Amino acid sequence: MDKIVINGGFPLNGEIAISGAKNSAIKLMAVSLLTDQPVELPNMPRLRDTRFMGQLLAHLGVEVEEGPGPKMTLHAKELSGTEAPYDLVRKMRASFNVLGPLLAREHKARVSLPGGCAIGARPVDLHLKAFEQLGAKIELEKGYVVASAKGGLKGADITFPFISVGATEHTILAAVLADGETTLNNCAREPEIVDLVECLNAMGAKIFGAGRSEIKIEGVSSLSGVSHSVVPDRIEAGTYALAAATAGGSVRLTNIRSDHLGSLWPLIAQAGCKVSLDETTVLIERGGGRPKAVDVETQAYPGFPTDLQAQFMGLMCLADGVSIIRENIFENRFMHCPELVRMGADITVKGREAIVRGVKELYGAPVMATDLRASASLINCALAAKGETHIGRVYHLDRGFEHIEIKLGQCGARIERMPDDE
Ligand SMILES: CC(=O)N[C@H]1[C@@H](OP(=O)(O)OP(=O)(O)OC[C@H]2O[C@@H](n3ccc(=O)[nH]c3=O)[C@H](O)[C@@H]2O)O[C@H](CO)[C@@H](O)[C@@H]1O
Ligand SMILES: C=C(OP(=O)(O)O)C(=O)O
Repeated sequence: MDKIVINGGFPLNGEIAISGAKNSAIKLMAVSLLTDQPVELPNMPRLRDTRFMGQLLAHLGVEVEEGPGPKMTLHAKELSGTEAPYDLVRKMRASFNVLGPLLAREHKARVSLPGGCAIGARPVDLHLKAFEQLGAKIELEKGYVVASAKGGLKGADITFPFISVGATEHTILAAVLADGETTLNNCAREPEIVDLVECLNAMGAKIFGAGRSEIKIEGVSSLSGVSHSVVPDRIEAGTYALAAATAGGSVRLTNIRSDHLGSLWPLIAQAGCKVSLDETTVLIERGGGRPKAVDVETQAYPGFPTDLQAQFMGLMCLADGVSIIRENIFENRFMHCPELVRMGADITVKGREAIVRGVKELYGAPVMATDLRASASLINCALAAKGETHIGRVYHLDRGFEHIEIKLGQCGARIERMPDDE
């Protein structure tokens, strides 16, 4: 296992190109199960999660070809099976998304219950309820979901009891080939859902309303192949914007969709940074002086994303004042707090809220990455901290950040990956 070693206390200066979004890419890979034609994704991020998804799809009979460059081509001419085993699904939550497409195409599937970041209980009841409403029979058997839909899925009127990104996407992936019309109410509105729908519609699907609360799907009998560019990763962009705000300096991010981070820019500005935006780039500048304390709470899109909560807390650790950070999406997403405290932060967690009393300085320390975005907040704070920080268990980080040492290194970060003898 590797660790990241950062010699911090130096500002960042330079430019970083943002990759395709992990949280879109893995769902777009699952789209390949819905057609016997090739699905080409020209700007795939190379991540542990995309590699795991590739392994699972190959197990199901999909030909997965990487390259040239960042391109990935997936071709599910014929499927060799409909079972997604525990060993391939446990490593990543979104791999559960093969269930819907398998049900849609093969009318049956046996898929292990998913794994993913340990940030809460994360049940999949909404997904399964939606599939039942589409006419599937669902049984739970020794850690597996066994699903069947004799004669195929049927369109239905479905209202999600609360907003779920995964359940919205997964139901779309199943209903697209169902017989008749499906209406989904109380949908998530994340840009990754719009990206998924744009890809499916380019393949001949008839889906209306993505990005809104109500989505209508007119089922089609088949989908064609496609070449579709993955939407830029708003969480990667937000993480590097917050890295510049935390460590200081001046960093330009390119290949972004600035409108996808509408909830973040005003908060970074309130914290005392200059934010200069156009449609596809942002320049973040933070001169001398401490950041200002700002309160934040996580919400479904277009609210402030839970996937940037830990990184925003990293910035607030150095603020002049007290910041209250409220996590509304996941019940256990404060595992970075004790690790940040090792670096000198002053944080008290009370239920869903963290009270962050800003300190003048953080210092380097040995810390442990506990989940993907928590790892990113440790990196950001280590860049600002005086001295050397060793961040263990970086496999979490590799799930979602492409070439992080290279990208930050380009901006002058003193960051190295080393073998860890943990
Ligand atoms: C791979 C991927 O895209 N992951 C993202 C996705 O996760 P994911 O799709 O898992 O997140 P959801 O939006 O589904 O989860 C929101 C909340 O609903 C709960 N829930 C969800 C489904 C269900 O059937 N039952 C249930 O109770 C979850 O435990 C959580 O508390 O959206 C999250 C919220 O923006 C992000 O943090 C994750 O990075
Ligand atoms: C929580 C995340 O991923 P996953 O849903 O795959 O665990 C994330 O991307 O921050």
